[in-house]
Amino acid sequence: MGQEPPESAAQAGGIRAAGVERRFGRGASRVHALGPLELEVASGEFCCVVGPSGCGKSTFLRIVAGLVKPTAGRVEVTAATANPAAMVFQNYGISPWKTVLANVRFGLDLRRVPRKEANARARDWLDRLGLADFADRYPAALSGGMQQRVSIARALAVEPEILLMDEPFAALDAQLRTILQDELLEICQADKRTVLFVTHSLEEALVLGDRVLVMSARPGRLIAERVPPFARPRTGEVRRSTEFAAMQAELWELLRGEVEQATGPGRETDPHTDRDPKQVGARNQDQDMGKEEVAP
Ligand SMILES: Nc1ncnc2c1ncn2[C@@H]1O[C@H](COP(=O)(O)OP(=O)(O)OP(=O)(O)O)[C@@H](O)[C@H]1O
Repeated sequence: MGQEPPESAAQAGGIRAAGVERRFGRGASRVHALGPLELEVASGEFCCVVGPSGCGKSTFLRIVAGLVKPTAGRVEVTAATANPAAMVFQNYGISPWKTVLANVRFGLDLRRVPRKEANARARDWLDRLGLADFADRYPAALSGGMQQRVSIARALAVEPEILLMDEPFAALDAQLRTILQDELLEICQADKRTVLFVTHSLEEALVLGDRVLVMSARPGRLIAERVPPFARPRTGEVRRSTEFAAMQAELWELLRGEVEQATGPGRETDPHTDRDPKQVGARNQDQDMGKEEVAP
């Protein structure tokens, strides 16, 4: 009846970025945010991206999601389904006026999945994320960790071939963060799914990733990659291994210079523009904002 068939996570999409660059603004306030960047993420791979603040990680993720256009280069997503990607944001991105169930069902409603099936799928994901008893509550009644679980359930309910996660646990305290990392590990190892995961946490990247990509200071380019030597399926126990600590230290050595370049006292330009911070004052948040950003 004109409805799309339910999408399946039986396959996972792939991502290929070639010569991707992004600049924002015009004239003196033009910012070269990203690239050129080359990257291939294989079907079913969990790829983590780390890099200093402002190096273009979120911009890259948003380009892959189709929310931002690259200034140069292209991103190809190979997928079997029509809407292969779903995104999870740091600030949860859920609607306060909708119940938890309606939030999780959101993507299914957009895809016109029949209500009965959509409710069943949403409840199934709520159950898997320990939120079964909260289906009829509103987000304001939930803790930050629970709200982020709702956001993850909402993304997973559409069974995306590709999951794009932008620092999803950054707003949570350390203990909760560890718990959600372990939950995500379990979920992603149970289903075949490609994940591109942006984080500031090297620990998070090493626990979760098949591959950890290191970006340079802005304009962000890939400067290194490491493959955590932990077999799948793995658990959070890998945090205790000596290899873990060694690779974390190695990655930090790779990153340290880039972080210092982005934020250190030697930096003579505003990390968000190419101008001298003494002359520009605070960043203009509206700069070029929204001009090319179109919701899918
Ligand atoms: N819409 C926009 N308009 C103008 N500048 C932007 C816009 N979006 C991002 N930028 C700039 O592009 C650069 C990269 O931003 P981005 O948010 O992608 O970095 P990031 O690596 O994700 O940073 P963080 O780790 O701090 O979240 C920054 O200098 C930022 O100020």
